[in-house]
Amino acid sequence: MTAIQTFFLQGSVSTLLSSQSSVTSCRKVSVKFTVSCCSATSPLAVVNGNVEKRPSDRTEVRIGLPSKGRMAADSLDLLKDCQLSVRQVNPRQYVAEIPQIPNLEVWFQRPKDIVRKLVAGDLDLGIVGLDTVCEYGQGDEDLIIVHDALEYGDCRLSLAIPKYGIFENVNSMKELAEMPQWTPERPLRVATGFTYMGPKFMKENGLKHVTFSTADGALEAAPAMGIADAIVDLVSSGTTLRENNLKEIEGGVIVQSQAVLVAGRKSLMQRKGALDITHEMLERLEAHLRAVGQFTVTANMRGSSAEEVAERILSQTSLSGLQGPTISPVFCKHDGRVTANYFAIVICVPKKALYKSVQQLRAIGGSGVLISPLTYIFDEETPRWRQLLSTLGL
Ligand SMILES: Nc1ncnc2c1ncn2[C@@H]1O[C@H](COP(=O)(O)OP(=O)(O)OP(=O)(O)O)[C@@H](O)[C@H]1O
Ligand SMILES: O=P(O)(O)OC[C@H]1O[C@H](OP(=O)(O)OP(=O)(O)O)[C@H](O)[C@@H]1O
Ligand SMILES: [Mg+2]
Repeated sequence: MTAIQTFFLQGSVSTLLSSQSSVTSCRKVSVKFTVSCCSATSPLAVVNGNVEKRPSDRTEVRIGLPSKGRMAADSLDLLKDCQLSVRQVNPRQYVAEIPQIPNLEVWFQRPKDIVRKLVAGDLDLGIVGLDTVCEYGQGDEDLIIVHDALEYGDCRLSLAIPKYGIFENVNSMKELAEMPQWTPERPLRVATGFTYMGPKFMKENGLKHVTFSTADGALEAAPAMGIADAIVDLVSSGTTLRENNLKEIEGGVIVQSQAVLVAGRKSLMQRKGALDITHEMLERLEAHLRAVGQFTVTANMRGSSAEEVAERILSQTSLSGLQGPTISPVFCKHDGRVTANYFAIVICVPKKALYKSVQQLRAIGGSGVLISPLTYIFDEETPRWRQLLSTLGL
């Protein structure tokens, strides 16, 4: 059963403390619950993870990977593509290893617990959706996004309202905020699983009379059931919203999300080996993800010299490659003489521009065009690594 629990009382959004996050401009917002729940100030507070928020004495570095949900398999696949296969002795075990990185422990956890444990210092690194970092990290300055675009889990956290009834002509957050219907007696009722980001967003958008309720799934049904006026939930293709007669509105996207590699600042600064492991993972991820979008193209081209062939290639916009073409002479024996009338060229082209590149190659005399996938592109140093060092003040 999915019980909708009212947790947020009308007008009780209060800003407790602000902290500029390295991730988004999340600010801490207190959430008042009418159902029993842990609270940081309660003497009986239930905490998830390391109570004292200090690095423990362990010598292993730990990374958290999603144990369930759609991110779980994709995260393992990505690591495998980076030659970092996770070896799990037993699928019921929560701990595993990556043989290529001996001092790294892999812990399978629910995405929200990965973020909580990073904050608590029980994990050092994690892979989760940015939405989960924002929701459960709550603007914690110690959470650092090491890689912000792992290229799966694309979705957005959005506010959606019905297409019908009083919302028919409401198409922006401004119009929603200006609706005369919302009063202290009859506030806008929002259903969401995002009990931190939802209230924060509504407050930032000037919506004063709002109440929130929460549920574990199928939020899109709440408006039709008469339980809520609007929802704040993840949207990817938009199919679920459409099927439920709901629409997104201008200004209603709260976070654009995809899978990210996130780390705890204290871990990176204080735990032996954590920064080196992060560097290696970042390099492998960058090298793989850069390569995924590219093909290697080789072709033969008739010409009088390598320079003359290069001039022809560089005159075409889709053929410049990563750093320009590699050109090598193809030697043939003619009438007892060794000559080079043909040149082999090698370039990298973005997958999107592949056909255009082939057309341009042919147009300048290219033949025998071979296309192969690229596995890795290692650059001199990744910009994300420099960015990380600067975020850490190193
Ligand atoms: N429809 C979607 N398409 C793409 N990515 C999504 C979608 N829904 C969620 N995500 C991303 O995947 C992450 C995990 O979502 P998912 O629903 O698979 O797992 P979960 O939230 O752990 O499971 P559950 O919804 O059963 O509690 C989300 O935090 C978000 O970043
Ligand atoms: O825009 P769409 O492509 O339709 O995807 C959006 C849906 O995906 C997620 O649900 P999920 O599939 O995780 O089910 P859940 O509600 O059980 O979490 C999310 O909560 C939306 O309901
Ligand atoms: Mg889900």
